[in-house]
Amino acid sequence: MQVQVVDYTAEDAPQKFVESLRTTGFGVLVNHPIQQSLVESIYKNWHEFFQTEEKHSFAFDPQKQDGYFSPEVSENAKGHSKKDIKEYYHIYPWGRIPSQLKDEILAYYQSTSELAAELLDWVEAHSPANVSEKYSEALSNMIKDTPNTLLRVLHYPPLTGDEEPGAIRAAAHEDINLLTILPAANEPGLQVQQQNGEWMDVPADFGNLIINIGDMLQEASGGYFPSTSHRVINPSGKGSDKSRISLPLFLHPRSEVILSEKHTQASYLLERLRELGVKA
Ligand SMILES: O=C(O)CCC(=O)C(=O)O
Ligand SMILES: [Fe+2]
Repeated sequence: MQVQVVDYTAEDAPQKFVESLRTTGFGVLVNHPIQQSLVESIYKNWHEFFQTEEKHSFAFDPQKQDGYFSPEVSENAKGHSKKDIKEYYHIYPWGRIPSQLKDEILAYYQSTSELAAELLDWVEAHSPANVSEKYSEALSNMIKDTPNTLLRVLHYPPLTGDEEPGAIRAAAHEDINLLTILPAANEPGLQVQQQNGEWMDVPADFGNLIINIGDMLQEASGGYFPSTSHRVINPSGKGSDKSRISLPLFLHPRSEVILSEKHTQASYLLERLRELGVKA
C-alpha cells in the first residue's frame, strides 16, 4: 500500500489515516489545523539564523541535548559511518532558544503538540483490542506534560561538491519516538522504504503534514505499528543550490512511562542515543 493523503476534516479520516500508518509507517494530512503561514515564517527566520555565527553560541549541551548541532557533530544514522549533510537546532520549552525566535517556535511547538494528542487518540481508537491492551496508559496521556518532546529545526545546506562520497542529507534511519509530525519541507527529498525494500517519495506538497511512526510506538504496540526507514536524498540540478529546511516534532512520553516489559521511555532513549554516538 502507498502512503495515503487524508483530509483531516473527512468523517473517515481517523480510520484511513491509521490504516496508512499501520501499512506504511507514514500518513499524510491535508486540511489540518497547523497554520501554513506560521510554518513558512519559521522556515524563513531559522534559515536566516543558520546563516549567522550566533548559532555557535548555542552549541548543544551533551547532557540536556538542547541547542545547536553543527554539521561536524550531527548524528550518524544507526549503522552508518558517514555523517549526514545537515545542521540542526533542538528546541525544548525548558531549553535555550534564541530570544528573537522564541515566541514563534514555542507557539508552533504548543499547537502541534495539541494536534499530536488528537492523532494519538486516533491511533488508540483504531488499535485492535489485543494491541491496545498492551498500552500501559492512554497513548495521548503518555505525552501529557512531557518535558521530552523534541522539536528539531533542520537545515540541509546547499551542496558544494565537496561532500564526502556517499554522504546524503539524511541517511536511512528510523525515528526513536512515538510519532513524528513533520510539515512538508520547502524542498523535496524525503523518501520512505516500502516492504519490498524499494524507496518511494513521501507525498510532500507544500502544506502537507507528514506523520510517521517511531520505534517507541512500535515497541508499545508489540510491533503492530511499524517504525519504517526513511531518508532524505540529495538534490540534483538546480535544487543543489538551495537550502532545505524541515521541522520534525518528535513526540516523546514522559521519562517514567512504561513502553513495554523491557523499557521505559528513559531506558529506551538512552539505548538509542548511545547507538547514535551523541551520548556517552
Ligand atoms: O528532513 C526531513 O524531511 C526528515 C528528517 C528526519 O527524518 C529526521 O530528522 O528524523
Ligand atoms: Fe526521521
